[in-house]
Amino acid sequence: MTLRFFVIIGTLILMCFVTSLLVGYRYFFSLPTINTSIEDYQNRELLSLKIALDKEFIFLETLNYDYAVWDDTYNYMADFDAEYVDSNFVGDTFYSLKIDGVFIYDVNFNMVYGQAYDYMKHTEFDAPDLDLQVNKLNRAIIPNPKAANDDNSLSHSGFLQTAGGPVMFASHVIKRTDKTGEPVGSIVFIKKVRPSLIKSLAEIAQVELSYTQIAHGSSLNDIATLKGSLQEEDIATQRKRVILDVNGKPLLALNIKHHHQTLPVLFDHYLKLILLMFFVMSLLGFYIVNRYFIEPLISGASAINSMLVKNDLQPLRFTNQFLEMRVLISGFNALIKQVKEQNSKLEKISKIDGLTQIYNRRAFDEIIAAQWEQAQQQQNAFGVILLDVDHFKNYNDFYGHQGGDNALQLLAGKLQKMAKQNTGTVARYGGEEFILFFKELSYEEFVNISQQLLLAVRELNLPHEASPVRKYLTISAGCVFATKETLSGNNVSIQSLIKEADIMLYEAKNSGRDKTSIKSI
Ligand SMILES: Nc1nc2c(ncn2[C@@H]2O[C@H](COP(=O)(O)OP(=O)(O)OP(=O)(O)O)[C@@H](O)[C@H]2O)c(=O)[nH]1
Repeated sequence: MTLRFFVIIGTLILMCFVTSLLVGYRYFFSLPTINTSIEDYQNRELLSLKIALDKEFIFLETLNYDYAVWDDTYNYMADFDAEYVDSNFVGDTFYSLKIDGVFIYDVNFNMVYGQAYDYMKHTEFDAPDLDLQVNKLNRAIIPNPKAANDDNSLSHSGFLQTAGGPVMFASHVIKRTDKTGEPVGSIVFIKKVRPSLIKSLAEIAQVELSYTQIAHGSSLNDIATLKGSLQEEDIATQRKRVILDVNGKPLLALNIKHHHQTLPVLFDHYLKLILLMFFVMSLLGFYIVNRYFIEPLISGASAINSMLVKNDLQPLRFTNQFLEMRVLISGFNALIKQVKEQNSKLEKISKIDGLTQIYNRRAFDEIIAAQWEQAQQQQNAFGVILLDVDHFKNYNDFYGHQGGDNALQLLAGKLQKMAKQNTGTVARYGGEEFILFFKELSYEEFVNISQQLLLAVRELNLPHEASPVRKYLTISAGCVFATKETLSGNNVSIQSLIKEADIMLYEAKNSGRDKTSIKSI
């Protein structure tokens, strides 16, 4: 798994986690709390509406009661004295009481007096629905005087559908002021349901309210009747309530617009804003991590990888703002420097002969192979000299191994100097054998070099008492010169050239030592 992939997955997991946390909090805690408070508020609105309507009825009932429990009204039922109605139910009476009609019935539902008067318009109107002999169903508007035993059953109120529109009514059994006497009938007050009534209800309940009359005979079972609370229903911006008439038939449909005209949703503006901010922050966070941590690490890793592929250790070149990253980079670069130094030491050790401090056999093989190839390509002449110290076993035996080592060191130093002077290369070929090669030279120059080598060793004048050849250290050398033509012919190898040099060395040894044997091929 890459670091970037890990960070992307981590960021996505974090985003999902925080989103679920916020949405979960909203769904399980915040939203139910808000919904409950709105539900409470809407319950209170419905309760206020109900109380306001009940108050209207209480007012009507109180007025009605005053007239029902009055000796004058009671006496009227006995003598039907017209003066009673002429003096008590004039236009001003309706206007001051704010009622739209008075109806008096005997115990047999015969209307003994009836007056429908629109107190707002100051006009009389017909109210045939109040004729209880014709509209027997409407008899429900008055209490049954015969069954009236307690105060509650002596009065009645509610709504009634009439040809002129819905009305509120209040009725009461007629009694004397001291509440004595046989039941003689009932008195009914009506009041029209007007827009002004609905407006005053709306003001008290602090809702917007409108109403529609329901056609006679329509049934609206799916609409709840007006009560003081929600009825197993959800909160809403508006709802309907139906008002029933005295016979339980739907009369009015109230359209209630609640105070809360927007309901809380799961993803409201705040939640969306918070989530958006969080997503932006997460992306920003990812950008920063990617830009300042992941990208430097990736470029560092790819630089290291490329070094490994090319086998070329180099210090990291990029910089970083953060201290830890800078410490890491500078630490790596210091390590690379150390490794390079050690590598170069190791390379030197692996190529240099420990005793003589000139190239060893392994290094020489590499160098001569490369130089040979170059000489072949450039068609240069190439000369190889293989030399061996004469009777070195005797030297060791005479001067000791340490003395032998010293002699080999001095000899190597001399050979090194000679090689450098003639732009050649020298190496310890093994034991007391050395090898040299030269290129871009003539045969004559090569012969000259081989002779100078012999002389130079003699001039070292290292005593060799045990040598049967001379009293000083001498060498024998096998020299082979490959001409340009030979190299361009491409039919001779460096191995064969060295082998030829070895044969020449053998020849020099056999012909008395302290000699060079030269051959040109
Ligand atoms: N002191 C010392 N001696 C070495 C070293 N390497 C090889 N020798 C000795 O060199 C000697 C080579 O002996 P031989 O191969 O018999 O040859 P030689 O005695 O030189 O006789 P010719 O080559 O025939 O003249 C051996 O005694 C080796 O021990 C070295 O590093 N130091």
